[in-house]
Amino acid sequence: MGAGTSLKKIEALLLQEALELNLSFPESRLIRAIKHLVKEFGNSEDAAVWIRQDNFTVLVNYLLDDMDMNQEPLQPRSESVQATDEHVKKSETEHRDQDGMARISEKNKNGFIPCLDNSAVGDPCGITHRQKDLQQPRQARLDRQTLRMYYKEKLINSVRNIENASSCKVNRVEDSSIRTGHVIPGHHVDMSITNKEVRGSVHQAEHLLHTRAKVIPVQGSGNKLIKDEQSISRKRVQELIGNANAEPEENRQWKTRVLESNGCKDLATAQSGSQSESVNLGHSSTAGLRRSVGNTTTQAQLLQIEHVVNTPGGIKQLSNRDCSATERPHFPVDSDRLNGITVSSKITQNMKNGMGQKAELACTGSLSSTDAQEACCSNLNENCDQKGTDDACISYNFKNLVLDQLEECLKDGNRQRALEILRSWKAKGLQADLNQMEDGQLQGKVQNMVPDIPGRRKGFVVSYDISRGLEKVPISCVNEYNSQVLPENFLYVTRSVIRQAAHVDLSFSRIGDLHCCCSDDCLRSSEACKCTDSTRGEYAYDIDGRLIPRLAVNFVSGLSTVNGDFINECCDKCRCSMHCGNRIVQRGITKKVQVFMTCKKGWGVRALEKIPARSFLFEYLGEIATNSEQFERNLEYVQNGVFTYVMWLDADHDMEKKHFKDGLNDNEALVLDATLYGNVSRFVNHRCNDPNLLMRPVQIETRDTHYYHAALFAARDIEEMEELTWDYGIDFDDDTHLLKAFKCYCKSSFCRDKKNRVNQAAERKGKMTKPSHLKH
Ligand SMILES: C[S@@+](CC[C@H](N)C(=O)[O-])C[C@H]1O[C@@H](n2cnc3c(N)ncnc32)[C@H](O)[C@@H]1O
Repeated sequence: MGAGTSLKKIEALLLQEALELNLSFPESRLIRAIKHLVKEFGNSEDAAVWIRQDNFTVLVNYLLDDMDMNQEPLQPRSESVQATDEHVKKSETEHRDQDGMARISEKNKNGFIPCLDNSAVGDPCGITHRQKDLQQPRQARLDRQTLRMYYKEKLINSVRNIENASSCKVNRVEDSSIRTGHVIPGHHVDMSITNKEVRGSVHQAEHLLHTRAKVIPVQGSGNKLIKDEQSISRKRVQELIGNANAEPEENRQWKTRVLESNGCKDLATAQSGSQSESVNLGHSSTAGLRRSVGNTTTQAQLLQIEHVVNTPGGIKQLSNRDCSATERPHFPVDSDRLNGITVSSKITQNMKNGMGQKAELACTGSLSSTDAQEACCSNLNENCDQKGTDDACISYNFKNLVLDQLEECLKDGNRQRALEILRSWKAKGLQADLNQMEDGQLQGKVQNMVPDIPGRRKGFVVSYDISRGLEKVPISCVNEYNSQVLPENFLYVTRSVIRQAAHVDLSFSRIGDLHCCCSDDCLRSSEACKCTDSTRGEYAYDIDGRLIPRLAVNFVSGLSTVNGDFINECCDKCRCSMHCGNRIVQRGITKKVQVFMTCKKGWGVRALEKIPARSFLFEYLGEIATNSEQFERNLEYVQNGVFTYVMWLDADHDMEKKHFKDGLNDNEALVLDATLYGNVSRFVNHRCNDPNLLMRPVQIETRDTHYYHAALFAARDIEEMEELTWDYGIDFDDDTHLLKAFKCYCKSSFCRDKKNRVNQAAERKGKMTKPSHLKH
């Protein structure tokens, strides 16, 4: 066997292993390591045997560990941090020499074993086993700093590749997104892949296909098309690797086009089946990257593939639309590509990589506030209340995650990986089970183990965007608690719906002369415009688009949550532009939030990013009805005994008194009912007195106080993963109300529900004490 061939074989093997572990990373470092390894063993067969065993995992863990532990925000390339292959080589040599440990040049069978920090990798087994097997183990200490810079460089380049891509928009690229080959849903990305990275590209391609994107390599690979999820088997990837390797070096340039889930594409000019159309598959239409497809069949194939996306409901035909920044994905995408990477998905990701420590960090270390820690804990763990302490809660979560991982491995028949997980997690409470499991009857044992945990977490993604693309940011919905999905009779809307008798006049005629004459942005004009009349001559929002502090006060005096000044936003009749700083609520949702299943309150909403105090979140939308109209409905709701989504607008007692001298009768007073029509706000749960959201009345189309937009703003800084709550203003002592108050589980120290106060005090005193590792 020629040296070249054997090397390729090892590389293929390596990639196959990587695929099995579902990992993606810049692999050239690994390839170099393998080259060293072949040198060490003197022949590729022995090297291959070595890789086949646990050592590959050890290498991967090392590399991932290095990348993950040193996560830093991606920065533009700086000359000082350029680490080239030469750097890495040099560094390795230096370190080996310094330590006097490994002499790679020696032709013996000692193998190339990177020195691993056992505590960081979490699985020392692989190393020790191999060390025993090899005659005389030696360790080569790699310079982590250099490696880190090297990988960072790689990531920055990948970002640049994506950003440089033709007319496509990439709104955010996480470093981990790149590592796992994931790009952002809702946009399409052209990725250019150099000849050097050709194997990596195939690898990445597989990941992208997993996330229901499609990849079409067009250069150097002729008509090799990866058609759909099914066809991209490992064998196929290997085949492609083989083909790529067989091609002359200069042809090894692939252009990979990723069509994201909404099928955005710049194929506007191409018609299926027609001849000689140009298909823009490159950075620019000029640099020879625009490929003319003369062959009808090939083009038809290309187009057909571009038009089709796999959805859970089957294959769907996509329209031939252009990609625009406002387009949202219509079809589900992979779970860890939800609005940013959530803490729980970070944990899952780390668990996948066998990085227990990192997973634990994601849960405990990355969240600073107690609320956020609690949120993370309770959101991930349905059983936390029963378990008693956060400690138990966390280990319970991890146990569940381990079991999830094991199940996955067993499903895939990846016994090797299952064993690995068990080994690396034996310190996390699986010791007893592990002792029984290493004897080969793994599958049955694991399955037996699963029911040992009552009601174990089975997280799943209910929807990747409950707004069906109507919102600017997708609103995902996850259930980590039970198997419930969203009610089918609820329709997501971005405007309230007016019911028959509710005479809400949204016409301009009633605005009178209250429109402004500012140009472009009112906030930047020298004088406050007419629209500030209702807010005492000052704009309600600051230059960052947040409520001014005076208006960001939570009015939960008595039972009215909406009080104080009405905010008048500029409207269509105003001269300013849509970018005007006095148009916040009308521009819609911009913050990333997620609907999730809580332990005891049904669905709730949580933040997926830090939200600064006074920022606008969303408005409460629903059917606008009169009090009389609503009465019948309320009777139904009472009968069904389900959640209620009714909010009183000017029917509110205090509002009535304040704005209408004679009060309003039931045929005039308005309510917002979000039972059948609503937006994400309908899932926001109640918290007595100290919620993190506050509501303000905002007028946009009409200055009539009869109807207003009930806008929710952050009452204080909100942490990532913290549940969003507002005070419904419920009087828990009022037994006369038709809609009976629910038993409150808000856990606020100021809970108004008497029944709960006693229990909660006891809970705070006893069970729910903070574990020491969470104390600052
Ligand atoms: C506007 S909905 C909120 C979303 C709701 N959890 C769901 O699953 O759709 C209001 C209902 O949620 C429940 N809820 C809200 N806050 C609660 C709390 N603090 N304690 C208990 N239940 C609550 C009550 O059943 C209430 O009627």
